[in-house]
Amino acid sequence: MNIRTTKSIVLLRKLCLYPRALRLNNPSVQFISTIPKCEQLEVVEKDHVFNVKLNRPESRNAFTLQLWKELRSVFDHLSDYSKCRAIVLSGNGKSFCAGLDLKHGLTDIIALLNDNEKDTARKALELRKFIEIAQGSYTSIEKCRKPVVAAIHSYCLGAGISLISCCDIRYASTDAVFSIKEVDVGLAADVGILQRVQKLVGNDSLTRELAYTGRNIHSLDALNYGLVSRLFESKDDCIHGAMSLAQEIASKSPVAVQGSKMALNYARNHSVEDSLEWIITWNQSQLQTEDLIINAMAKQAKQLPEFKDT
Ligand SMILES: CC/C=C\C=C\CC(=O)SCCNC(=O)CCNC(=O)[C@H](O)C(C)(C)COP(=O)(O)OP(=O)(O)OC[C@H]1O[C@@H](n2cnc3c(N)ncnc32)[C@H](O)[C@@H]1OP(=O)(O)O
Repeated sequence: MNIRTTKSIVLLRKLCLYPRALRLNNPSVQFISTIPKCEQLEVVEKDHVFNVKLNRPESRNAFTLQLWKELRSVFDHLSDYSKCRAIVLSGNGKSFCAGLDLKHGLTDIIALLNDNEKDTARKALELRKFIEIAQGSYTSIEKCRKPVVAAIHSYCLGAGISLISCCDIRYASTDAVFSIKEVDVGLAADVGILQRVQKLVGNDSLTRELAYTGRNIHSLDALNYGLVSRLFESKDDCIHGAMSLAQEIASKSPVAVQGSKMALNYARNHSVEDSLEWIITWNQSQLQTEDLIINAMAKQAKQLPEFKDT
């Protein structure tokens, strides 16, 4: 064993023995606690719950390339950040999300299509990268290990529906209006609505009707359709309701909650047989958690259980 390897082992041992609080203050591992810097998102924390807010109110939170990239970096971070146990996704300003930014988003695409330096194949590859970034951004919400509750108010259009389709739970205020609007812009939706929505709501016929017409769906219809699971009188009530739900989720065993999300995600796209096999493999390790004992002891003592972060 050379000197460098010995040094690395000593360093590793020190890191493992280091108290966690100290590790968080150590600049070399500080990334664990730092939310990525964002201009088009605002992120606030309260008691293990993170509220991620779309923050382009002057454009009704329409999506730009930058917003897609910021969303991805925040959700990738929160997925791994042990202090985070549940997330609320909401929108600042008058509307939750007006879909693709028709000024900046579209002008970028049009500039690319008009670029005479590039042949058709190269333009297609550039467009492919663009769509992949948008898809990957939303998929990071679905893959995030922590449950995400969307709190939707006013307009939620086009890419906004792709966004909420990746969330675990959707709440809305009674003023909410939804539309699979892509058909009115002249494109087949490509960032998740058509792949996810009918699986969420279990109504293929109505999904097709809405996708082919771009018709508005008002909050009560969205509730009946199964797109949202609860309605609130106002935006503030909706965010409050979503935060309370997230806080309730955050009080449960993180091992149990995260395992449940992973299992439900897997089951949506696999057979019952495969999914049962999957949960055996998952739980053969996760059933060894101390959270089972903590829960049982708290019940016996008639106290609320307190769980460690994951
Ligand atoms: C690779 C492709 C990936 C994804 C593709 C997704 C496709 C889609 O998302 S399709 C949906 C596209 N979105 C729309 O068609 C919505 C357009 N906006 C509206 O219809 C309305 O603005 C509204 C959302 C119904 C809100 O109305 P209101 O509250 O009355 O506000 P306005 O005065 O209309 O708007 C205020 C301000 O915001 C700007 N804005 C609104 N939406 C967008 C948008 N999608 N893109 C860019 N900017 C938007 C609007 O222009 C106003 O700006 P001012 O500078 O103040 O004029």
